[in-house]
Amino acid sequence: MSNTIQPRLTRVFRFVRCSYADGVAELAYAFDDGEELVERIRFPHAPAVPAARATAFDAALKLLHLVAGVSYYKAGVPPRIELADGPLDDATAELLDQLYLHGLAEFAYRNGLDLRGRIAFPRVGSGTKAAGSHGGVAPALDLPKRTLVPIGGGKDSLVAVEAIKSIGDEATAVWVGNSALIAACAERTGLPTLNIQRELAPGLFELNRLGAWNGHIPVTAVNSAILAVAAVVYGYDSIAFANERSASAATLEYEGQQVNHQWSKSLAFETLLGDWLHTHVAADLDYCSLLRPYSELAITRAFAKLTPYFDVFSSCNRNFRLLGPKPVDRWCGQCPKCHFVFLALAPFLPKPRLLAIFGRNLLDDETQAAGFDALLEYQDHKPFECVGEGAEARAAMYALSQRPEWQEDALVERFRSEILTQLDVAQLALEPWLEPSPEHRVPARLQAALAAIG
Ligand SMILES: CC(=O)N[C@H]1[C@@H](OP(=O)(O)OP(=O)(O)OC[C@H]2O[C@@H](n3ccc(=O)[nH]c3=O)[C@H](O)[C@@H]2O)O[C@H](CO)[C@@H](O)[C@@H]1O[C@H](C)C(=O)N[C@@H](C)C(=O)N[C@@H](CCC(=O)O)C(=O)O
Ligand SMILES: Nc1ncnc2c1ncn2[C@@H]1O[C@H](COP(=O)(O)OP(=O)(O)OP(=O)(O)O)[C@@H](O)[C@H]1O
Repeated sequence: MSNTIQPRLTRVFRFVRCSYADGVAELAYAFDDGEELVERIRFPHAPAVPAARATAFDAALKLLHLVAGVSYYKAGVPPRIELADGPLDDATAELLDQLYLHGLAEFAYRNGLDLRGRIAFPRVGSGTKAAGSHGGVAPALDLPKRTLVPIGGGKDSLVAVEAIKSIGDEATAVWVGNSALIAACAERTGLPTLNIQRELAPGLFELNRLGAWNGHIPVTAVNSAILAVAAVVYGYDSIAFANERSASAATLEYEGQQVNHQWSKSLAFETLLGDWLHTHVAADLDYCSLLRPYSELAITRAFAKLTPYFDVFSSCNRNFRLLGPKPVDRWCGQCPKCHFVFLALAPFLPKPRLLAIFGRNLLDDETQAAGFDALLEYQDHKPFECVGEGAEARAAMYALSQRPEWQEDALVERFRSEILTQLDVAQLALEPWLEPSPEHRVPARLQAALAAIG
């Protein structure tokens, strides 16, 4: 990487090439005429791609190249995007335009940028068939009837795993990256495991040092695109994420634009990608979220029964940093995820059990008041993190405020005396949050698993 490049002054972001050999995908990008930034994804023990799946594989790999580019594009957000392979068909360009606009909305908001009108993937004329596009439904590949279940180290994916196990589906626990914590959770599931390695281009960190734009990226989209390639390579007909209903709710609205930290976990993204895979990769490759009908509270209620995972899981994202410090124990106890998971599990677990998981009582610590206020959307907006809606956090806090074992704790007592008086108690019931919604894209083969959650 040339050390003279000024990332924020670049004019063009180029998708240079992508290739695959011996289980390693190489995804290359560049700004202007600068050096290549090459990301590598390693698929362990990958079998040779059968000839019948070659076209599907090429389409999935090309999408991965386009999706993973978001980590690099964000460093400069130049006004032009160039594709080495020529323009995209409408559906692909639309998927990418939406992903870069909404998936980078938090990044843009926090950096004071407006990406509206700036992101335009080159596309062929409306209705025209681009090279490599089927223009309709992609052929079915007769993929084996088995499921890839991504594991993130937290409660959600473990609820999904147990639901899949309850219907006897053939499934593999899969994760991207080298987190030992996720590996321990995956082992504990008892399922076969698959660990895909992802190596960001080292040049990105140099660009960061040179003052590149930086911020949140839609990482679930990147993981999803990696798993679509994996499904074709290894032979799976379903990818079942564990993205909850609340992931579709915006974190905040700003100048008419919704900003959702979790956009690539939303139903909108799931629909775009699920449809795209059916039309461009394989009619029999399903991409869904098994937890889509459920609120965070319904999921924590289900997780509260999964005691074998209590000593291995963590939802604290500080564990998953590539660089920088990680918590000494599995829960930092300071971040919005720690706050939210503590609060959302509390109504469903005996108090000593919860305190044993976290090693402390976060609700009896006055220094954490601001963190819990943000979750409740009291004097602040919902944090930029994977946490439930303000209304469900308020319902959980209200439930605790009615229980003798919690009432005296500093932040519950503060809620009762300071915040509750400003709320309508009729809106604070826990039960409505435990009802599943009918909206989901779970394929027929896996629908019986939904019953195990609700
Ligand atoms: C672990 C984490 O939360 N990281 C976010 C954090 O990154 P930080 O700088 O503190 O450290 P690193 O994770 O070590 O990353 C170093 C730099 O690398 C770049 N980068 C990393 C991963 C990637 O996929 N692309 C990248 O470009 C980036 O320049 C980093 O500075 O803060 C960053 C800036 O806000 C975030 O981008 C990091 O988030 C990771 C991509 C990440 O994996 N985050 C997930 C835990 C996460 O946020 N999941 C969401 C899912 C939302 C979605 O729509 O997908 C969630 O759980 O809500
Ligand atoms: N490294 C990863 N590899 C593959 N999938 C991942 C990875 N990290 C997260 N995911 C998946 O992305 C989705 C969203 O992640 P999220 O962090 O919300 O879930 P979680 O870790 O299971 O639960 P929690 O909400 O408690 O953190 C889940 O389906 C999760 O399995």
